[in-house]
Amino acid sequence: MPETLLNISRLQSGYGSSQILRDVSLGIEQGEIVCLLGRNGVGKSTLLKTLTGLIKASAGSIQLQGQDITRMPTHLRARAGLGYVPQGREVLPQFTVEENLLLGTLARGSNRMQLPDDIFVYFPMLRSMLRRKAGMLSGGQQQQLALARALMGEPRLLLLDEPTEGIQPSIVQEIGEIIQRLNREKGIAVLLVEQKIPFARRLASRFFVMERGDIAVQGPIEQLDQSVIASYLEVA
Ligand SMILES: Nc1ncnc2c1ncn2[C@@H]1O[C@H](COP(=O)(O)OP(=O)(O)OP(=O)(O)O)[C@@H](O)[C@H]1O
Repeated sequence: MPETLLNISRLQSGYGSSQILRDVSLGIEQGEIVCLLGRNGVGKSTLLKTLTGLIKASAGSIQLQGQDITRMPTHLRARAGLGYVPQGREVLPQFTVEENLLLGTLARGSNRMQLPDDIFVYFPMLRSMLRRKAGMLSGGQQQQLALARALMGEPRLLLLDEPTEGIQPSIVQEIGEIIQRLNREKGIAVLLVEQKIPFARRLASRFFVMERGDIAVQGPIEQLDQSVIASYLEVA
């Protein structure tokens, strides 16, 4: 039996008086890739932000590797094993690639700011770009940088918010392969928020669909069929 990595129970959160997550429960096992789908505005990004602590949960609980992190500050959640790549990547454009990566090491809470060698095994193109300003990189390169930066914290679970958004198809393929390798070779689990259904299908073994603040349907990826897509994902 795989061990549960993340357990979300009856989670609620929102912005001020506007409640977005109404009742979210889901579990992720060690080392699996799951995708979170849903139409625009149903609360997918809000869920990831609530998991990282950027938004406070108003009710419910989040357990990571058996530890209750519901009220933990963001930096301690990172240290507990959560890595996060926000929508739009959010690399620091005026900082170099190397500086962006080194900032990621802060998540580990160690004073040794040093890049691990194996980062270039997964992201070889970053090696020749270390001194370049992150803002000069293409969208696909920035996405790789954001992924690499999240890995600096040595996460057990990566939260990826639409990593393929605005990226050309050949690079989407490459990013998919990197995520798969990180999963296979390092055992990192992934919660992938995605609009591109073929991409989600290729990577994930299970899916969750959100609708108006809770999980409407879930199952093994084989069950993500046309009727689920028509009912919950296509724009009516
Ligand atoms: N900072 C904010 N303040 C107030 N409301 C917000 C804020 N951010 C998002 N919302 C609202 O919360 C709801 C859920 O947004 P969220 O970004 O979580 O959706 P999503 O499912 O990730 O959608 P998308 O696919 O468009 O990113 C939306 O109605 C949105 O307008």
